[in-house]
Amino acid sequence: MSARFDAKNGAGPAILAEGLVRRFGENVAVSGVDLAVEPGEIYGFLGPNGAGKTTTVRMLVTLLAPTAGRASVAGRDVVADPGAVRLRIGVALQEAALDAKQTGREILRLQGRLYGLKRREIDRRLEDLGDLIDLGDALDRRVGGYSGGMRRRLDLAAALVHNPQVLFLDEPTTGLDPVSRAKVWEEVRRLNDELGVTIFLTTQYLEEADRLADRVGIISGGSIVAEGTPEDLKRSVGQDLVVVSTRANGSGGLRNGTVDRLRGLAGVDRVEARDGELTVATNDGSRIVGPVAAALEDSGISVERLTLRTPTLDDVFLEVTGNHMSPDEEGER
Ligand SMILES: Nc1ncnc2c1ncn2[C@@H]1O[C@H](COP(=O)(O)OP(=O)(O)OP(=O)(O)O)[C@@H](O)[C@H]1O
Repeated sequence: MSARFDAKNGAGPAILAEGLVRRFGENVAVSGVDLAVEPGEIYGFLGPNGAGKTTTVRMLVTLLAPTAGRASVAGRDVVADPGAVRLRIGVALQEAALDAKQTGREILRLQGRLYGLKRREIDRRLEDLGDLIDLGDALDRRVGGYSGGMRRRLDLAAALVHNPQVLFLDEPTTGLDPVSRAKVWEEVRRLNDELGVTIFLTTQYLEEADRLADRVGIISGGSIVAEGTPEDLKRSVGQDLVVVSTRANGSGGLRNGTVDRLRGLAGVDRVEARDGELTVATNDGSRIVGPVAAALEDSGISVERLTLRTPTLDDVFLEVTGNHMSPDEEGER
């Protein structure tokens, strides 16, 4: 047992997981996750579909028993003391189960009563959350007629009615239009800044993790493969990247000494070749672009596109897993 696990209530991390594992039959969905989220942090859990994000969250919010390992949230063990954990957390999962026949206000009041709040306290809280809910008159209409964005905002408000210490958001902006997405981001930041709520947020959007999270854990195949502040993670890949798409067929077509030649150029830190794409990491991109282009021409490599950019979290993902996070992310930003 770790010393951190014995931390008294209120001290220690807001979320702590040690060797958390969840199997479904033969399938290992989560294979040994360790993490510590400090009070007041926004922690971004970033990974592609099927990486194990939802399964991890379901264990942390006491909806699913771990196969092995342990976790505590707000100082309470999720297996030994699930009731105490539930009182202290708010949860907005991907599939919000909202009763279509109820109005938004009825749903929020019911939620408040489930947590033992008095009607007056609930109404005051709804007023505080007014900016977030931003539903206007629709708050008194049945949720059956709500748009996806409206449902998501209502669900977020429902997770906050009882003023939780730790808020879990599972892919809070998946499927939202850009305006609704920006609104959710703004609200998450405000909750964190003004109310000090610790936020654990899963996402498959690089930009979301980059812009919102104080710290990011990248999950792939059930385990965390990289963790740090977005800045540190990106800097670990390099200051600047020169990315070259070539007509060479597969990385085999790029061997012929090309990679070695690029590695030999002054100012080049690292060169990777994958599927006809070359990535050159350097501290001074503008100085290196010309020599890279010249070296490729000398090697008889036909260049389709050459881009100079700063690293993204997808470059971090590519570096640690060998794959892009999603094909759509290639070339994003
Ligand atoms: N109830 C279940 N029974 C069997 N396998 C499951 C179950 N829930 C999840 N899995 C499997 O566990 C793995 C991780 O799934 P999980 O939903 O945690 O990933 P995720 O990162 O949240 O992905 P998504 O973004 O699609 O929600 C997947 O291979 C998934 O098929």
